[in-house]
Order: sequence, then C-alpha cells, then structure tokens
Amino acid sequence: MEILNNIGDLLSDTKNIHIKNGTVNLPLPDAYLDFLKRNGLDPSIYDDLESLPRYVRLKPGVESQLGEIEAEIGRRLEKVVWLPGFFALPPHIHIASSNPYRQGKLYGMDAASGAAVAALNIVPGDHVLDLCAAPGAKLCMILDLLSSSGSLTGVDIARHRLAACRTMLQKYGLGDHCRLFVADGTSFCLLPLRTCVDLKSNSECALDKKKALGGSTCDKTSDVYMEWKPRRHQKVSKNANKARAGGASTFDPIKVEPELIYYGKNSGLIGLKKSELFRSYCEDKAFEFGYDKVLVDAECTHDGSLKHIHKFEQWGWETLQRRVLDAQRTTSSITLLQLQLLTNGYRLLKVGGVLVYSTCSLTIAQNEDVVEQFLSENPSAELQEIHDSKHWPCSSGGIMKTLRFNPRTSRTSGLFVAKIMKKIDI
Ligand SMILES: C[S@@+](CC[C@H](N)C(=O)[O-])C[C@H]1O[C@@H](n2cnc3c(N)ncnc32)[C@H](O)[C@@H]1O
Repeated sequence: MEILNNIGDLLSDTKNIHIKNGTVNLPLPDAYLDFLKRNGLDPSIYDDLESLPRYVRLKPGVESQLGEIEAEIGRRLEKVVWLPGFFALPPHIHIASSNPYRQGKLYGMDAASGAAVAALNIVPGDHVLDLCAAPGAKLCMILDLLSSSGSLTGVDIARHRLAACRTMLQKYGLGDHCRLFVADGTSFCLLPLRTCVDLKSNSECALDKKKALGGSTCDKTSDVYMEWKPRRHQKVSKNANKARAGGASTFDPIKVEPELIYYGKNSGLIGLKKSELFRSYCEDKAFEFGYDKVLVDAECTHDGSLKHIHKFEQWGWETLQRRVLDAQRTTSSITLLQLQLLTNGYRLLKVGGVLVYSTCSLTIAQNEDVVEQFLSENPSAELQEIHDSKHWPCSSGGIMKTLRFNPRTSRTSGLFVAKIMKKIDI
C-alpha cells in the first residue's frame, strides 16, 4: 500500500514524455509512468484503446426494437453473449447524438462494469445500497434489475456528480424506487426503508401517504415527505460541503446529516415524517434490517480504465494528479478510503446479504491488498464464488474467488471484482 501513498508526490512532476515506436504513444507524465512501474503495470495497455469495443446496455423491453435502433445508429449492435442486455459497437461510434440514446432506449456502460453489477445477483424486491453511485451507470442497471419492487439507495460524496445521477434516473424513467444522498460513504448510516411500517404503525403510515400524495396539498406546515418535485436551484450549504470535504475522519453524521437530493414515489419516503428518516440510523440494527445487497464501486486511480486515462489528452496531463487523487476527498491514502468504504458498506449489510467490491484500478494495492486487510478485520465476512463468471472473459484475481478484467484479454475496461457474504457474527 505504501507505493500508493506517494502517488500524489509522484504525479506532481509535470515533465511529460512521448515514447514513440516503443510501448506508449500517450504523453504520459513521468510520474504516472513511475506509478505504473512501481505497481507492476505495463504502460502499453493504453495503446489498445483503439481496438476496444464500445459497449451499450439496452433498456429492458427495447430489444424487440433492435433493428430500428441499429438503423438509427447506422451500425450493427453485436450481442455480448456472456452478459444479457449488453451490445458492442466499434470504438469510434458515438451514440450521444443518436435518437435511441436521446430517447433513453440505451446507455453507454462497459461490459466489465455490467459484470460487477451482475455479480450481485439482484432480484426484484431486494433493498440495495450503492455507496459510490455517481455518475450512475451501475445505479441504472441495478434499478432495471429491481424492476418494480425493492429499493435502491444511492450515495456519493460529490454533489454535482450525484445530481447527474438524478438527471439520468429521470431520463431513463428509473427513479420510482430510488433515493439519493450526498454523504460520505465511509460513515453513511441509514438503513433501507423496507416498508413505512418499519418506523410507524400501519394506519398512521397509510394516512400520511395519502396526504403526501395529494390528499392535503395545502398543508404547508406538514413535516411529511410529499411527492418529490424538482426545484430550480438546489443548493447545499457551504458548511455541509466543507464538512464533507474534510473526509472520513471529520464527517459526523450527527452534525452533518446526509443530504437527500432525490426520492421516488415508491422509495418508502412519501408519507414519512422528516424526523423519522433519520431514526433509521443503523446503530446495531443492520444485522437484521440492513441492505440485501451492497455495491462498493470504490473511488480509485482509474488506471485500468483506458478511456479515462485517454481523456487527459483533452483535459491536460497536468490535471492528472488532481483528478486521479483528489486530495480534498481523501485525507490520507486512497487505499485507506477504499478500506473504509468497504468496511462501512459491509456494516450496513444484513446477515446473509452480499456485497460486491470493485475498482477500475489494476493495482494489487487497491484491490487484493484492501480485500485481504478487510477480511482479516472481519471474521464474519466470506469471499464468494461468482458463479456466472465461468462464462466471462476474465481471469482469477490474486486471491481465490476474486476476478480481474484485463483490457488486453477481456476486451473490456480493466476491473477488479470481489464478492463478499456476511455470515452470522462469530
Ligand atoms: C468509480 S466512481 C463510481 C462509479 C459509479 N459506480 C458508476 O457506475 O457510475 C467512484 C465515486 O466515488 C465517489 N466517492 C469518493 N469518495 C467518496 C466517499 N468518501 N463517499 C462516497 N463516495 C465517494 C466519487 O465521487 C465517485 O463518484
């Protein structure tokens, strides 16, 4: 893990180099090359971008319109045989201006990311937590899989990124069962609202819900969550922002409550008293009332995402340090943040529930080392086989039962995936 503690210093060296006719065609900064070297990663992986397909996921129900969609895009969509709903396109095809994209019939999502969600085995009715949710492709896929029951709680520390998730939910008509909180995932502590009756009696709940859905819209004094309506200017207080930016150690859920920026009509909130939402703090109740599934798609150095690294050509290589390791968001090292996110996600899981930890870094420090450290501190956690993976183009990670998607062999973005079950506390 020490290797990564120094990445900030390493990246501050802005002298760029071009290795032409060698392995790297990108002008990767010295410090980044050094980071790759120290983590045993081959810089030539970035040469492969042009040959990697672009992946899209079709919204359930629109597969019957495949011919029309292909005609609009002007290309055949090649079915990804190992992952339902996914299709590959040549890398140079842009979908953003196409009608099917604008009409919300498909969204761009790498197949390896889809595999991380598939590893959760989501079934309708599950209560799911997505602890690092923005910008939201996995969030959308989870909601598609939940269909019309269960719930999804999306959390992210970056308000503007989570606001983009909210826009996506609205575009794809997926928000009914979802709620979004700007919060620090290392200390977020709200349990799912399995039913309104978890918190109050049945009749009380029905009355409040009726009122909130329009029975008594003139009740301005109501402290009940009414139907969510977009506001033009949704501001977050400076103090709240500062406290969040302070990172895990300074985030105090008592002083800085998670900020609810969206909730759908079946998210369990409508009809609930505002004061009651925060009564669902986990304390010791997660054991029984925690989430069925948790996704910790942790913040990382993104080195396995070829597309992300290539974007620095436009953004400017000098921004690599700020973007790769945003010091404002991490008080110490990124591996500590990852361990804290994983630990808190696990805390919010119910017994028998399943958590997936993933990163788009190819380093051992951010993947196997984090998982190993976590397992050594949590005897009730057990790594699980990802059964579907026998059909996936991935290889085993450095710990048995974990997986690695390597751009060169999987023809996807790089991704590490570990699936963990919570057994009865020992
Ligand atoms: C790899 S991205 C997640 C991608 C997302 N799952 C998706 O599929 O679109 C990591 C996210 O973690 C968020 N993040 C970083 N630190 C965090 C923290 N302490 N708590 C919650 N989210 C955090 C970042 O803002 C970023 O949006």
